[in-house]
Amino acid sequence: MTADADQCLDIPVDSKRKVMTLAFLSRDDEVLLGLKKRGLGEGLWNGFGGKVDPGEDIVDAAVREVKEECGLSVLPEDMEKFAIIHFEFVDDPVILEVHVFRCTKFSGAVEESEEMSPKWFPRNNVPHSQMWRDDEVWYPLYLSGTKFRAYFLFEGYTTILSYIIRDFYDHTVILKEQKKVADNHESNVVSLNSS
Ligand SMILES: Nc1nc2c([nH]c(=O)n2[C@H]2C[C@H](O)[C@@H](COP(=O)(O)OP(=O)(O)OP(=O)(O)O)O2)c(=O)[nH]1
Repeated sequence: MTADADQCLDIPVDSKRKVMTLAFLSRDDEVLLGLKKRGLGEGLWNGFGGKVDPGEDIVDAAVREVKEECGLSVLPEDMEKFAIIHFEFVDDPVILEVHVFRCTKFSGAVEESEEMSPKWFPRNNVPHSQMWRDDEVWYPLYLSGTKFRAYFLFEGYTTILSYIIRDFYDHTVILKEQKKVADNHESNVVSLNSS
């Protein structure tokens, strides 16, 4: 596993990266979210996505996950990447690398799947109290069309210890917060303190 130039943060080459996709489909002033019925993020509203299979192209994985989870078809060229977010969890060596896409062109009919129960929400009024905690921090950037790279350090699945969000292209810091430092935690990601 290598940390390539596409990433914002200095993930050590020997860290365990799990690459995932997440896609937000929108029409007019609405965004399609799914209520996760099982697995990571169960009970939360989210975009559609999941693990990239070994050897699979990331965009192809994003297209596949959208189809599997909500029934809609998206062409690969209509998947617009707007963020790469790294998630680290205290006491877990695995770093999730989530490639986040927006799409406004898609076809087919919305269908419930075994994994997700889809529903359209007003883009400006999504249910943040029933979403991942970090989404509230970066969702305004999605709304404003700002592309970014981010790193979040979680303790458990609901407490954010620190985060940094950088411009996707020039890596300047857009938002940064260190709420508290876990006594015994040494982050695997070394660039949090350098801005
Ligand atoms: N919005 C948001 N999404 C997140 C966060 N953390 C996180 O893993 N996700 C996304 C990435 C993936 O799209 C999804 C988790 O994928 P998953 O474990 O269900 O993957 P999968 O569908 O391949 O799993 P499976 O069917 O093989 O069980 O949640 C987060 O903090 N915020």
